[in-house]
Amino acid sequence: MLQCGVIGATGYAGSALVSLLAAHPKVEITYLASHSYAGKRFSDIYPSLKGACDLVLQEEDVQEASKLCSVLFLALPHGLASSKITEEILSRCIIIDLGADYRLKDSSVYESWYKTEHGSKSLLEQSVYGLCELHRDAIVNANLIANPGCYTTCSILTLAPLLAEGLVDPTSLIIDSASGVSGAGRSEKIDSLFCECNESYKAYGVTNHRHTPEIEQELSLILGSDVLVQFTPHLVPMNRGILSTCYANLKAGVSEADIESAYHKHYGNEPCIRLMGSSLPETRFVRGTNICAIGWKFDARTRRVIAIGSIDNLIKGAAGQAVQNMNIRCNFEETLGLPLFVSNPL
Ligand SMILES: NC(=O)C1=CN([C@@H]2O[C@H](COP(=O)(O)OP(=O)(O)OC[C@H]3O[C@@H](n4cnc5c(N)ncnc54)[C@H](OP(=O)(O)O)[C@@H]3O)[C@@H](O)[C@H]2O)C=CC1
Ligand SMILES: CC(=O)N[C@@H](CCC(=O)OP(=O)(O)O)C(=O)O
Repeated sequence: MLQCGVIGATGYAGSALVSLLAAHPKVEITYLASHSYAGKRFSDIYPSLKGACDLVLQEEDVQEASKLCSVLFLALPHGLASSKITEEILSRCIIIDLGADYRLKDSSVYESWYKTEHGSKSLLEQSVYGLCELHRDAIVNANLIANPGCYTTCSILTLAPLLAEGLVDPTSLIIDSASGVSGAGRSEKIDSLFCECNESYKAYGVTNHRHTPEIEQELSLILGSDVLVQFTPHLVPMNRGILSTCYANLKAGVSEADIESAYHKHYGNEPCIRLMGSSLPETRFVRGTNICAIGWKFDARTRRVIAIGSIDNLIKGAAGQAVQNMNIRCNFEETLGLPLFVSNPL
């Protein structure tokens, strides 16, 4: 059995990860750490997982954890992981970081968007951006995997085939994304309180959301030159789920069939992508699953494609993708232990 640990196990992303790892047939959870609940059992904090994981939560000690685990997941607020990971830790343990610290390859871009210093710039060179469908070949050999953000996973996967096949004008990309409230994490935040977000829908982070440079980094790699996107996130009063609506101007001569064949060429064999064509995805279709569902419409009148992607922010957007990365890295079947269908279609 592969010995795994989670630091930040009591957060929304960490707890989703514990739930997946506890049911994974090749994994034994040997270490869980919490900032506020050390000494309590995990199932005291998440009683719904009583019997599935009753391990006692430890005071966080990444050095010690890396001696006990072959794979260590970090699910901490951004800025913390980069001050804790060292070459020495990476020499004995695979790190999968669910936060943002190792996602942006240029530390000055990280520091300007996150307004904090990066704690281990020298490790950025060896980190691999863990968007499984795009970087599988690099993930297989990586000891430091930067799990992507939730909005970014959904937006990049939705737009990638259109750019890769040169079907759209890369200066025309607009992404409107909406997330459930768990995307903001479990720590007390006024915007996440029931009375502040229920019965309401709002845009936030307009022109300055931290996922913008992450989306641009990856789409630029695909295109082979710099891409700028207009990314606007929105908060929806639901627990979980993301829907990204992506608009792009079509290049001259591009047909509806070209779009369809681009998606099938890139994703036809992807186990965690569900192509829906013109029957568009909804968040409830992917709730609890590691699937990114993608649909699209060709608008002949405006000469635009509107591509719509949906994921569960806590699964394909965080914990599920982290397990998918572990599966790839450890040569397990890629979807082992990952839900691919909703448990209740209603
Ligand atoms: N929520 C989501 O949909 C997604 C989240 N992520 C990323 O995953 C990471 C965790 O997010 P999420 O689970 O939402 O956040 P939460 O706020 O729900 O959880 C944060 C976790 O980090 C611990 N923690 C908080 N402050 C500190 C600290 N100063 N030192 C050590 N540990 C600390 C908390 O411990 P304790 O509970 O004991 O206080 C908790 O376990 C973030 O980087 C986030 O950006 C990525 C994709 C999606
Ligand atoms: C609804 C909500 O607040 N969502 C979070 C995104 C969560 C996430 O995936 O962000 P990182 O992993 O990059 O921190 C936000 O907008 O900050």
